[in-house]
Order: sequence, then structure tokens, then C-alpha cells
Amino acid sequence: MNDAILVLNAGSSSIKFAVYAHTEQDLTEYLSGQVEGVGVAGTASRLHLEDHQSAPVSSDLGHGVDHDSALRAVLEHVRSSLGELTLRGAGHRIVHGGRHYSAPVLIDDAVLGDLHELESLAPLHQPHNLAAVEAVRRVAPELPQVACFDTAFHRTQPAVAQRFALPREYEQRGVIRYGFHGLSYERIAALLPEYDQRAARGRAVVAHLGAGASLCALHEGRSVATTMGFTALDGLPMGQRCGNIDPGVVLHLQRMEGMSLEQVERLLYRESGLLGVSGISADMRQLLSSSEPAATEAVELFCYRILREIGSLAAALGGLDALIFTAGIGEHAAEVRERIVNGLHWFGMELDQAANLNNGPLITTPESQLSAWVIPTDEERVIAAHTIALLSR
Ligand SMILES: Nc1ncnc2c1ncn2[C@@H]1O[C@H](COP(=O)(O)OP(=O)(O)O)[C@@H](O)[C@H]1O
Ligand SMILES: CC(=O)OP(=O)(O)O
Ligand SMILES: [Mg+2]
Repeated sequence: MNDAILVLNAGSSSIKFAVYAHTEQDLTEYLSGQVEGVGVAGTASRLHLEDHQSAPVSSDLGHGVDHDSALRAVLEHVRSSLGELTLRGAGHRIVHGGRHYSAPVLIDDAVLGDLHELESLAPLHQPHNLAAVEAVRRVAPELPQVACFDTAFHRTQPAVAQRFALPREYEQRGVIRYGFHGLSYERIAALLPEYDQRAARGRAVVAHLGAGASLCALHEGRSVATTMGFTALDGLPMGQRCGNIDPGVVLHLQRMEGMSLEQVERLLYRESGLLGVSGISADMRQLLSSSEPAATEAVELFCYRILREIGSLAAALGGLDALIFTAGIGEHAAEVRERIVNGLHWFGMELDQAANLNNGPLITTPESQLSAWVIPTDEERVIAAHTIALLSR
């Protein structure tokens, strides 16, 4: 097995990467890693690499490292670790596919041009996603590259779930609810039958809680509603993003506070969310270990908004069979899960304390009417599988 695929997932605060060795039938992770704390002021960046042969390696990249230098470090590490493997392609997570891209696509100049046009709809992601494509083109111009979209999985939603209450002409021009984190939801939908047959055949809400956070309502494993909308700013409060906000606030900030478009964009995308409310950090780990009242209030608001949105998605589904936690916070922050599951006691959910502290997988008691699970996501594997499928056509 000498053929391999490189996967790059440039998120808002991290670059995740992986190399998969593959045959037509088999996909094996050969190495994986991530650089954390990318582009977050005052945070140290660390590159972490696991290659399944030697011990994991961690190296410090210093403070305030930007996406570009992090990416260069990643490509260097990958190149020196390939051994006998030959890269046959690269797959990328591209956050926004807009109106025209609702399935993975081979990247050429025309596609790249289209995707650049969507940058302002995902300013924390799209430029970094595309910079990764361009960086790979520079070091390996012949390597075919595939774009896999966060928005694609949600195109199964009924029209009513994708529609804003704006005049129709805006919808025709592409102003709809796209939804994001679709590669993660696709992975969870594929794994769910192994954990919970009833929910896989019925109604589930998946909570993807990471630096970006959203919820997705799955009916029979397909997306029927989600909290993010036209951009990845909508829905839940996130590390640095405000989430759902009265659009009147945006008008007020511009008219009454005299803020420019750029200032408002910066406020909503980079200075709000957990960071804005706590005044301390965008990182849930730091907030949970802090005794500052503002840190506690930020966590409280995060959980409160999640509870409210779970109610909304359960209503869209006409009921609920299971809740699934995933991504950085969802997989690791027992305290956040505890607050949410306890907040759903009225709904028939009963937390299994010990299982929750162990990160599951099942974190509700046998008596609980609704189950809650912790299921690790793996966007990189989904991207690798799509990339191989597309390249072997
Ligand atoms: N042990 C933990 N406890 C609480 N939060 C955690 C833990 N580990 C990671 N996180 C949170 O997960 C977030 C990153 O999630 P992740 O899904 O990796 O983000 P992204 O892919 O969007 O960059 C961090 O900002 C951190 O707040
Ligand atoms: C779309 C999005 O918010 O992604 P991330 O969680 O990687 O920031
Ligand atoms: Mg992520």
C-alpha cells in the first residue's frame, strides 16, 4: 500500500492534517497532527504529530504564529515523514461552497476563483482554506487537489429550513442558510448506527462544539436543520464569534456608534463569544479552570444558548431520540456536557455522572428516556474518503 492522500483542514484556530495510505478498499491513517493556537493573539502555537510508528512529537512554534507559517511547518513535517508513501492527491476542507458547490470537486483555476469570491462569507476560514490549496500547488504543482465543503451536507434540508424571511430576490442571489461543519456531521451520521440504532433511524441532534460551534438536526442520518446560516457567525456563541444576534444590533453599531464595516466584522467574528463575554480567553479549558465570575458567565451563556437551540431543533424534528456531543469541547469538556444534559432533564434525559466524566460514549443512565453520547468526529477521514472516491473515478 504505497498510495497516499494528504488532508488539510485549516480551521479558525488550528490546522489539522493527516496522511492516509490507501488501496481501493482500504483507508489507513498513516500520520496525523495539528497546529493549535494559530492566529489567536497571545496564544502559543504547538505542532503535534502522531505517525503510529514512533512516539508522538510536539514542537513549539512560538507565540502569535499565523496560518501561513503554521502551514509551512506542517508541509515540511509531512514531507519528511512520508517514507515509502507517494502522495496521489490532497483533500481540503473548504468551509463555504456557496450556491454552486454541493459536492466534492477537483480544484482547477476556475473553481479556485469561485471559491475566492466566497471569502467574505467565511473570513475566518475560507482565506486559510484556499491558502492551503495554494501552498500545496507551490510545492507539488502536479498533485490533484480536491475541495470538500462544510456546506454540502446540509443541502438535503427542506426549503423552509434554508430560507430567510427576506424578499425572494435575495434567495435567488444565494442569500440562504447554508449551514457548516457538514463534514463533521457526515462522519457522525455514518457512525451513529454503531452506537444508537434508534437515533440513526430516527431523530438526533448533534452538537459540534469546538472553536466554532453549531448544532445539526439529523432525521434518518440526513440534515434537516442547523444553527449556522449564511455564514459561520450564526447560531451558538463560539470561541470568538457572537452567534445569533439581533440584526438590529449591527445597524445600531454602525449608525449610533459610528463603527465601520471592518470594525463591526472584527467585533462579531473575533472579539465576541467566549472571549468577549469572559474578557479572558476563547479557550474553554481556560474558562473552566478560572474562578473569575466573567469566565463562569461566559460558560453559562454558552450552555444556555445550546439548550435553547436544542429545543428549537427538537421542535423542527418533531421530537428527539438522542443528543450527540462532538469536537474539542463536546468530546472533552465533561462540565459543559453535564450542564446541558441536566438542563434537558425535563425532556427525559438523565445524566450518568461517572460515564460523563469518562467521556462516554453513552453518558445517560439506562432509565433515561433519551440517550446522550460522546462520539469523536473525524473530518479528515471524511475528506480523505471523498478525495479518493473522486480521484479514482
Ligand atoms: N479538555 C478540554 N476541555 C475543555 N475544552 C477543550 C478541551 N480540549 C479542547 N477544548 C476546546 O476545544 C476547542 C477546539 O476544538 P476543535 O474542535 O479542535 O476546534 P477547531 O477544529 O474548530 O479549531 C478549544 O478552543 C478548546 O476550548
Ligand atoms: C465553520 C466553523 O466554524 O469551523 P471551525 O469550527 O473549524 O472554526
Ligand atoms: Mg473544527
